[in-house]
Amino acid sequence: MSLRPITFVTGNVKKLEEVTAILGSNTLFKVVRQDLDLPEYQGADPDYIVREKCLSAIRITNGPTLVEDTCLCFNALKGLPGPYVKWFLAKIGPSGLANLLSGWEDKSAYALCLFAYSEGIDETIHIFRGKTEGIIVNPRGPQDFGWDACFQPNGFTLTYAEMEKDMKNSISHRGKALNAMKNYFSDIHMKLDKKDISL
Ligand SMILES: O=c1nc[nH]c2c1ncn2[C@H]1C[C@H](O)[C@@H](COP(=O)(O)OP(=O)(O)OP(=O)(O)O)O1
Ligand SMILES: [Mg+2]
Repeated sequence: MSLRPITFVTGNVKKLEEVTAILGSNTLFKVVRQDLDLPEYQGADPDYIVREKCLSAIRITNGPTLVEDTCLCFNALKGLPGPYVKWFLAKIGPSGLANLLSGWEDKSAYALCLFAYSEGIDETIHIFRGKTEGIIVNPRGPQDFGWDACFQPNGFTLTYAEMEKDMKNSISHRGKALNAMKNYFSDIHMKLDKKDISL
């Protein structure tokens, strides 16, 4: 069965590295990247943001399209910075993010990842979610990917940045969301196999 390519639209090379590593050589679909800076939609609802992101990507790709949006939410701040973490990070970096919680005892946080996939304009948008809980710490480890250095997932003494990549991917918000997506595609393939037709 030949694999239909899905265009993953992202301006973030590090995301792409993880998506490629997590999906590995799966036989369900092939992801190709389009490097585009999509608009950063605003609002408290991550579903709304990723849907809008998907719609604006599809207008450009005109075919099966995947986008992803990631939030980092602090419980003490009622979920902020959430989808705005990109701008916080750009201005104050991982150490600034940790400092935001200096006045709070509650350092708990969660990383939330939403992928949105659609076959094309006017087709259903499917959303796949992954969430990993943890705490915000003073940065430890390489600072080459976003806020990895200040997020320590629950059950670990290492930050995302200090972990081996495989370890992060096996427990991360992104890994969980992509597992949900793999399950969706493997269900579709099973149904298609039964009907003896191929994509
Ligand atoms: O696993 C991660 N570990 C650490 N940092 C991360 C992770 N995943 C996203 N990030 C950063 C990138 C950006 O500063 C913000 C999310 O914003 P977000 O709009 O989803 O990403 P982006 O603009 O870099 O790429 P895109 O073109 O796919 O929208 O958190
Ligand atoms: Mg973005």
